[in-house]
Amino acid sequence: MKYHNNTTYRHGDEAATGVLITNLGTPDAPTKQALRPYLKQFLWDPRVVEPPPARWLWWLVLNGIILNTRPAKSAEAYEEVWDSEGPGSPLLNITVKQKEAIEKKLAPHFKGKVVFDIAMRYGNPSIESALKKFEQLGVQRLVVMPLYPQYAGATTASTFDDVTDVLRKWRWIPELRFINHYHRHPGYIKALANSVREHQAEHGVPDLLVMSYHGVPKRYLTNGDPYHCECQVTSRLLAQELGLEPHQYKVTFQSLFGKEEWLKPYTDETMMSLPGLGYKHVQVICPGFSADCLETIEEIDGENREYFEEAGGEKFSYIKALNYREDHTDALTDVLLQHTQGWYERDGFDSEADAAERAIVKERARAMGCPM
Ligand SMILES: C=CC1=C(C)c2cc3[nH]c(cc4nc(cc5[nH]c(cc1n2)c(C)c5CCC(=O)O)C(CCC(=O)O)=C4C)c(C)c3C=C
Ligand SMILES: [Fe+2]
Ligand SMILES: [Fe+2]
Repeated sequence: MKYHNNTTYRHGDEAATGVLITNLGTPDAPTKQALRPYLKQFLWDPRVVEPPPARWLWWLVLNGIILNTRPAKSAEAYEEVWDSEGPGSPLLNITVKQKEAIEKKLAPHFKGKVVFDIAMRYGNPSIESALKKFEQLGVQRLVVMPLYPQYAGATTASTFDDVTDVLRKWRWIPELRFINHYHRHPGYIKALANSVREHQAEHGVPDLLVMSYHGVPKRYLTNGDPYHCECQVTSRLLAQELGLEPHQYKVTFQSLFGKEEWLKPYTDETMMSLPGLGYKHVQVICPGFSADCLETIEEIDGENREYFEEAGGEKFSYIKALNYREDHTDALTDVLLQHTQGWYERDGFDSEADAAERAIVKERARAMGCPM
């Protein structure tokens, strides 16, 4: 392999810290044409679809069936949630705002140079393009924060794969810190609880609070993925913070894909059954989604609302994702502060003595005939 040279580096450059905030990704437009490459990249990721029994079989199903039917259906759903502002994808628009808020709060803690960017695991802006920019800005310390509160191989580890696939081709890799999860961070739990209280001040207290998380195949849990457990932990802490008894809330899993069994209970089946069990007023919160997106706006507030109402439910409301709420970006900033310890307040770091050292290094490199 030919390692990638850093052509913008100059001996004696000040080292920068890079903060990369990522999320899942989104198509470039709500069209069949844009959905196809996005879904292809997403569903061909072996972290997302761990195919039984063979990868070539999944290739045939994906390219022969799914990519010929799903893009049109998904495009219709995206069309419903697409914003008129910014790039249009709610997930991307919100991620940009989250980054701006975090940058404002975190940057003042750093004595040296610190740069911020966002990237999406699938589609654009890609992780590779963000890392390239960071390289040109002299990033030698990198913290990656996927905005998934709960760790899952399909999301968190997939992001790790992409980041390290890019970095492993670099000659000079940055010092890397990777945030695996923050599912029990007190600030995150408090922000969730605040959002519930504020919602209930306006919409009343329901018979049941449903906490719906994106599902994964049950097989991933039995193979050792901690996602299910972390969803349970977040839910229990949120219930505790709100003072809820076990009969006042329920944890469910949404967004099934494919034919095998996924984590249960399913959100849609739950919604269809609740009115018959006497729950006429429900509220749904999706603590695993740090930003509102197709899966919350269309699937929960749209589809699942319908299931509940058609089954005889009387009052349904969706409690928005934490998005760029102040208490949320405070919590995320705190998570980043914990993970960048030693990087922002180091004595003598990037100081005058350090600058003098760098000048000497530069002179020695020049003497060796290095043009950089
Ligand atoms: C928050 C955690 C998520 C997990 C865990 C997750 C697992 C997972 N997802 C799919 C398949 C699809 N997911 C899709 C959309 C989507 N998924 C997440 C988050 C998680 N997925 C988000 C935030 C979004 C929305 C993106 C947006 O632009 O708004 C889609 C695409 C939409 C569609 O066609 O329905 C698919 C497909 C699998 C198979 C999986 C675990 C194995
Ligand atoms: Fe998903
Ligand atoms: Fe969905």
